Amino acid sequence: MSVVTAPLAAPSLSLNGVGKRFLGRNGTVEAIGEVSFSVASGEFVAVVGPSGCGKSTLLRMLAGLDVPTQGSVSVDGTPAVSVASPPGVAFQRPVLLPWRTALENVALPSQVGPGARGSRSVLRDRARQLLEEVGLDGFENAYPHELSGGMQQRVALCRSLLSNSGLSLLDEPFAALDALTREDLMFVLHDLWREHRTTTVFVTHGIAEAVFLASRVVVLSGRPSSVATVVEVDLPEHREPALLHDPAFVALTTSVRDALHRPG
Ligand SMILES: Nc1ncnc2c1ncn2[C@@H]1O[C@H](COP(=O)(O)OP(=O)(O)OP(=O)(O)O)[C@@H](O)[C@H]1O
Repeated sequence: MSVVTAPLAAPSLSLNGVGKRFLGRNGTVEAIGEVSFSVASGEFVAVVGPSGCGKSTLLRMLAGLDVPTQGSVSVDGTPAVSVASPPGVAFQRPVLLPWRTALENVALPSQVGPGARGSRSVLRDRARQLLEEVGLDGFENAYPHELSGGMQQRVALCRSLLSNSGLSLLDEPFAALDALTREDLMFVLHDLWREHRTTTVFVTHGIAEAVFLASRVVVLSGRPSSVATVVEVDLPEHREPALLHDPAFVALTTSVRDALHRPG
């Protein structure tokens, strides 16, 4: 009998002198000038930057879906394009299969493709457990159209955790949600990260969200982007909602905001 393999150890990430140019119909777009930073195993790093500075492109390169025109992107020392185990990903829109239930949507990517790992029943048990962790017990058999936008995004977050790669790449997963649901899911994501300790790169336009969730916030400059600054989030690892009003938290959000608005 095949059994589900334990999740892989959370990998470390490294971007060294990464640049990216696109050849479009209107000429060359230099999206990323030169970006270097690393993410430790199990760390949660947020990336913020002006629109069009290449944040999604960086995530695509970390996922091995695109390659840099200069520099290197590696996962545990291996070029990201050569990594066998696909990362967990979540995007602005939850992208669920409408003909599959919440449970099937969470479990499916782990049952097919190069990341397929373990028996169907064990994967479904794990999917069920994750849905419970995000407060969706009782909705396992609901179809996406029967769930609110926030509930669908919870399903997408669970699915990204079941990839077993130990790596979560999240591209503005809360962007399409209302402010209250967004804040609620921020707490959910923090709890999930504390429980599972996946190495996480979280792209967002939300400064408070970035500071609340991350141990470091990488601030990118405008296109062609480089790292404007890295804000170390020197706050207790366990973040509680009350932290949002803490002067130390507010000071950190000001540092990120100032770096974003600094010219150059
Ligand atoms: N496949 C592509 N072909 C041509 N240009 C592209 C391609 N993908 C991205 N770009 C360009 O690269 C730049 C960076 O795009 P990207 O989507 O990575 O930015 P972003 O920081 O995620 O933006 P936003 O915050 O608005 O989502 C943009 O100027 C975009 O037009």
